[in-house]
Amino acid sequence: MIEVEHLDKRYGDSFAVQDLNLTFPEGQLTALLGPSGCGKTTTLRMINRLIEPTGGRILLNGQDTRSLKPEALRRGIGYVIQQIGLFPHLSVAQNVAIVPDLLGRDRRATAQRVDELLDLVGLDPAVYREKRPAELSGGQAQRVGVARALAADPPVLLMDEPFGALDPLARDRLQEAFRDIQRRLGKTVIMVTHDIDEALRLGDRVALMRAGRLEQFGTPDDLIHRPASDFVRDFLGEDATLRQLAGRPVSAFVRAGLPSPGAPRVQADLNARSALSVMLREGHDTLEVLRGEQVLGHVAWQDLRGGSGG
Ligand SMILES: Nc1ncnc2c1ncn2[C@@H]1O[C@H](COP(=O)(O)OP(=O)(O)OP(=O)(O)O)[C@@H](O)[C@H]1O
Repeated sequence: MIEVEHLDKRYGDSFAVQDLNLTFPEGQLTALLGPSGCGKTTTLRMINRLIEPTGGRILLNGQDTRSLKPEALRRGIGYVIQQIGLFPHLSVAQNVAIVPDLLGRDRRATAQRVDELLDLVGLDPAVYREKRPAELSGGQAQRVGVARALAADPPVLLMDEPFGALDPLARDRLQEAFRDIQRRLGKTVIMVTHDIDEALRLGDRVALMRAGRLEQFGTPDDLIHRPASDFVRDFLGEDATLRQLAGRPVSAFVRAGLPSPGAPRVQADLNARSALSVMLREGHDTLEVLRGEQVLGHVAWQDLRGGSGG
């Protein structure tokens, strides 16, 4: 469990984070959400002491993090950032194994764990183990980054916009895969995002920040249905329909029959909001929806904009 008490970070006269009080529950994913510059990244980086607080304290399982050596602290806390910084001259397997190797873990056990982790993030070890980072797509590299962060088996994982650089389809898939992994492994995850849908979809809890302070902390349901302030309502409520679409598969909107000629094809489990993005990007007002190879039917723009979906 991570507890943040009266946490401040001041730069000159201005506060990047001000009197933040928050408990990140164990084994859950908490999304740190808020507009640009509200202090999300600063908060995250104070937890692993990449940034030292000006005031207040952070407790990791009851222990003040200032009493731990930063290096020792960071070994127990995985860290995933958008530009994941894989070492270009090392293979995928070597990149994933960096921390276990550093810790002097048994080589054979590590090799086996690397394969398990690659499998877990959806990369076939036989295919990807020996590849170099330059041979990977952005999404694959992000997956390797997640596997690397999990390799040392840290109980806590800090993630800063980990899926930010991906296109909507790859992002959806990796988000789902990650959510699954997090639930299965029971990691405590703190994820910075400015993407409302990502926070609502992945977060067990959402901490919404504004100008360095905590505006609301609660479940996604709390924030949507019981907003603590007008700011929360406005921040989440710009387009309730889109928000709702993000949580539903496009298959919920399928009609029988043919789409317009040349319509892009999407898989049934794609979320409806991403389906809408595909329409916008490709300039089509219908999509053909498939499950595997099987055509289920089509969805039309008006159906998605209605947002009700059965
Ligand atoms: N090294 C620094 N020196 C001075 N001001 C800083 C420094 N780092 C951050 N800040 C300021 O602190 C505030 C919070 O920054 P932070 O990076 O935590 O925001 P954020 O919520 O993560 O934003 P974004 O979503 O844009 O990444 C911002 O106003 C920023 O300008």
